[in-house]
Amino acid sequence: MKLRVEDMAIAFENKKILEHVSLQVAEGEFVALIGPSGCGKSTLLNILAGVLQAAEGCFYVDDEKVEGISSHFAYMPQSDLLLPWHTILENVTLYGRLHHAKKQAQQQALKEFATFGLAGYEHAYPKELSGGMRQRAAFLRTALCSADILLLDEPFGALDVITRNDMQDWLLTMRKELQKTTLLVTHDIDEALYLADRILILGGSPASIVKEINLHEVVKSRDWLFTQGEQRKEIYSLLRGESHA
Ligand SMILES: Nc1ncnc2c1ncn2[C@@H]1O[C@H](COP(=O)(O)OP(=O)(O)OP(=O)(O)O)[C@@H](O)[C@H]1O
Repeated sequence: MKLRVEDMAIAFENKKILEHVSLQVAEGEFVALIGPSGCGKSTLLNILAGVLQAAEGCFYVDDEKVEGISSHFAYMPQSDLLLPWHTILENVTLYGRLHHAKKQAQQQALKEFATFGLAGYEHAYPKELSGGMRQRAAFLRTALCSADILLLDEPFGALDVITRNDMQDWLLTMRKELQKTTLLVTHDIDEALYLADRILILGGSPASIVKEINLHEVVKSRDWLFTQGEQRKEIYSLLRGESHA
């Protein structure tokens, strides 16, 4: 297994948020984590990224225990965290530049600017871009990072529905090229169904994984998504805490 989380728990101010959270993600697998607002999805990503420490449990990458910040993870938190004093090109190539591969990082990034709707903004500064464009730039920076596991927290949250769908389509086609193991946090049931090989539903209080939906064999398309009424209904009722079927 690429990533294995075992029996993780965390509390804030004596209130348990996550308890008995165990999950596994295989090499190259795309897993969506969905759950009601405030249940602890970002907290789980923060623990994996080394920003927070779990009170109980541990996690492993390639069967090696990970503690603190590790180079295995590229994390895209909800806030875009672009550096305001750097241009967009400098921001998206930040990791490449840190690893002294500036030229290669720039060539790779420039190829993707049009796909990300950022062409012409290579030398602009973050404050000159819309919120959606900044989010796309932050996503490009994460995707270009050499880490082997992407942690994406609502990467398309601030985008309008058309741009969001375009980015989802792009991500679906890019998955093979990216070759990254991915854990995506989303509120959007359709986004989870469309993008993920597997959906994990986080629920209860304190929260744990209450359901897993396997979509490995499915050939995804927007038409397929439109036919997923029953699946969508089941996930929706789980998110409302109506059943743990
Ligand atoms: N550093 C912190 N100190 C205290 N409480 C925190 C901290 N971080 C998160 N919390 C609380 O823990 C709970 C889970 O927060 P978290 O952001 O992980 O939820 P979430 O499922 O990602 O929510 P959303 O879907 O709204 O982004 C919330 O009640 C939040 O207020």
